[in-house]
Amino acid sequence: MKISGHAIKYIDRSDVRYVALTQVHARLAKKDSTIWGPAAQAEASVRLNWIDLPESSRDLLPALDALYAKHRDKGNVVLCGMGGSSLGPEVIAQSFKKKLFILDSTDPDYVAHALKGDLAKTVVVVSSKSGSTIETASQRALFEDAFTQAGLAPHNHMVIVTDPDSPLDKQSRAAGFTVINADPNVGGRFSVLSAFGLVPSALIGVDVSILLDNASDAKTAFLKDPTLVVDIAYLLAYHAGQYLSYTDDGSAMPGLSDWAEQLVAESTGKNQVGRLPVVIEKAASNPNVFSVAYAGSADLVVEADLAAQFIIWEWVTALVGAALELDPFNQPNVTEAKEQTSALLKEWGGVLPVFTAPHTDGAVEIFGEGVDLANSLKLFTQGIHKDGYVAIMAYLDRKDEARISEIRSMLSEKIGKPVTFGWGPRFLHSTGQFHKGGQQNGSFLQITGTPSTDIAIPGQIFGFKTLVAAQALGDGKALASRKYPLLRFNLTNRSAGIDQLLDAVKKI
Ligand SMILES: O=P(O)(O)OC[C@H]1O[C@H](O)[C@H](O)[C@@H](O)[C@@H]1O
Repeated sequence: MKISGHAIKYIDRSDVRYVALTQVHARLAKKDSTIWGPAAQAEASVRLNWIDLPESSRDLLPALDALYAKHRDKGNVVLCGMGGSSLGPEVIAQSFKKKLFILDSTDPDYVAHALKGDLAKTVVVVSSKSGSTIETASQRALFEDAFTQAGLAPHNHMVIVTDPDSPLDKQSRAAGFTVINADPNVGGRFSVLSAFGLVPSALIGVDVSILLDNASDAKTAFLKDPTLVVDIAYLLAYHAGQYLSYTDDGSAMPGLSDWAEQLVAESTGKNQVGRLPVVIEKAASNPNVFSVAYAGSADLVVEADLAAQFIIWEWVTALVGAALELDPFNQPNVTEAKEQTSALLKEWGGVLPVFTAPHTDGAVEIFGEGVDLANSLKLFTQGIHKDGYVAIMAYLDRKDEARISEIRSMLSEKIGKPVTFGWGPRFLHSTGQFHKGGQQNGSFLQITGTPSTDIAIPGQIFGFKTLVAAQALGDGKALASRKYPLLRFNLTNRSAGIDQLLDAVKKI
């Protein structure tokens, strides 16, 4: 592991704050749960086992070998899970160039892709620490039903990863499913080296023992030489401002920045003092944003292999939490959007209401200010806080409609401000916490779209089309309650709407 970059010169190891971070590092090595203050202690005391995972997860290896042997004839592996239960496996699969379909959405058009494979050759991993996440529960119900309809026994095709005694654990064990429990004293975003990261990885044929060895070696290295991690934490806490750009560019670890985004945004995005990762496609030099990369040139370049990156960033995040005097292990504002979604689902009684937009421009319905797309974007961009950012949240199909993500760099270039892009509802389990709990200077652009299909959720009165709409509008309500600038474009024809939107941003 090696650290370099333009900002290294700002590290002052004689600074009292650096010395204090070094002391926190030593306490972290002893799993001291008092580091983050009395209010955080109860949670921290049941959240620090990620420190041991590079070694303790070795106990899982025989079970993982058996699982791989049992399912090796099934070439199609699907992972249902949100946030910490899927971002880790996604980067592992992409870095090792293995096929893994990540179902982390409720958009019916995207969900439909997951069902396209040959079910007889499919194994589905259902991962949820809490066992009560609505997206994952809905996806699980869908697959259980699909296997049954296809004349296949669901328990031969589904593997459950969850905490011991979660509702999912109890239900699945009772129904005869294979359940692998994760260590309950590890939080979701710190869980990549636990069963959550390792079960799907093993099923797609990754040698997970190498991941654990690499993480363990990195940990040994920074325990011996604390500057390796304290330098990074010092820069993030005391040199960088609110925004950190992260890029995978040049690193051969595609998806690592999305994983880090959840870790950093959800851990620090509270008390209005957090650090917001802005995941960018290519290394860029914006003097106003502290840049992080894993190769090439940036303010901070952290060169290390994938599993080393995991433990390094987890460690650094825990240190930054101490420096910013916040609890890095909770996510107090994530539940707000969930509650608003549940309330809407109840209110709608299973039927998605028809919403009439005040103005429509071609395939784009405008829910917010503005009489047409150009006017609406103009008013929206005028309202951005001078030190603020824009969060674009697209509740669309991230496989077939990926080109909408180009809007991020286009808008950022036009307005000269940080712009984040998140797929809904997946970002709700990542930057969603920051939007509500971090610095109060965000402007929010939601993009929803009429799906080409609806898919029923077995056991529910609503389908995926209604669920994804309730998630978008529920989060919208949580944002609106804070009086943040909020605009929603609904694409009545997704393809035409995306063209129109990209075109309109080009013309700003
Ligand atoms: O694994 P689960 O319990 O289903 O949770 C999935 C995600 O849900 C919540 O939104 C948390 O804020 C995330 O940190 C977590 O990763």
